[in-house]
Amino acid sequence: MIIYYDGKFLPEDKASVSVFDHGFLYGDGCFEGIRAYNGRIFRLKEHIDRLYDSAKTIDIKPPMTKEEMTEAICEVLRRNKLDNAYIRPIITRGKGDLGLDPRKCPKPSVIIIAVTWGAMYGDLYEKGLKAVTVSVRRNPAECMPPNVKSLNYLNNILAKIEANYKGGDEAIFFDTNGYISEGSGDNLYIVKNGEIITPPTLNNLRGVTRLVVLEIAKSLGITVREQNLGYFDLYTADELICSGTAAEVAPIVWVDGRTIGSGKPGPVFRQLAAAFGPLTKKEGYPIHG
Ligand SMILES: Cc1ncc(COP(=O)(O)O)c(CNc2cccc(C(=O)O)c2)c1O
Repeated sequence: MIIYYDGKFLPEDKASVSVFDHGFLYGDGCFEGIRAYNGRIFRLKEHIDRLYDSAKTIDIKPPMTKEEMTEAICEVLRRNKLDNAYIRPIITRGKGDLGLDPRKCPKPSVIIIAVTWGAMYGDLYEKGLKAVTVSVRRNPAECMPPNVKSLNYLNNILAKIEANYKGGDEAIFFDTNGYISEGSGDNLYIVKNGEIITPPTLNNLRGVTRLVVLEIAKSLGITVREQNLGYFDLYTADELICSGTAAEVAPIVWVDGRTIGSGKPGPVFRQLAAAFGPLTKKEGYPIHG
């Protein structure tokens, strides 16, 4: 596997990050998760825009322009001969001493990884996922904005650990106000009486896939509303759906012992999934120009 690291394309066994990199030492950095399908990178601009917004929020000045980042991502895919891939661009604060002061890091680092990654949830797209609500709350915007896709994923990992022990395929976060936030790695939607209702985006990551889901819903004539949601809405939903670049669009049919709707992937999920697949095949930034 060829990795991009600070301007060089290195074999993975040579692509070593310094132990003094603040991305490693403190989680001081940000990243993206992007998919390429059939030689095209899906919603690349949106992902790069969010990566640079995340960097700006934590006061990292990326050492390359968005155009250079775009080309570096394409070159990693070309050198790995990948037309279908999961791509992980990372910007860290860079090397410094052991103090956490960002001023100790003269230059941010950029790493770009690309791997093949198939359907994240395997046969669960047919069977439906089991989700559990977790006790840990999503980090609130006034502490660490969850809109920043930072290298600080311990909040998400704590949720995932709790879900693992509770036998859930995915965790459902609440925020500190008791409203539904999102999954550990995806955005959430309930379907009720034919409408899609999804949390507002102050207390979760503004998913690129979430925007695609809302676009598709609109094109299908399905009403979409943003609304704060709680346990009652979760358990009484006709359908529960989650979305993310890794997860794509997935149905949740069981939460905390409650069967959701019919207990099988519902009609709105099927309509969204049926439209999502073809969309990823026909649009996107061409890897080969
Ligand atoms: C917390 C969170 N919320 C929503 C999403 C979906 O965002 P996009 O639609 O832009 O991809 C994500 C992204 N999902 C994500 C990121 C990193 C790892 C994993 C994993 O499951 O291993 C998942 C995420 O990490």
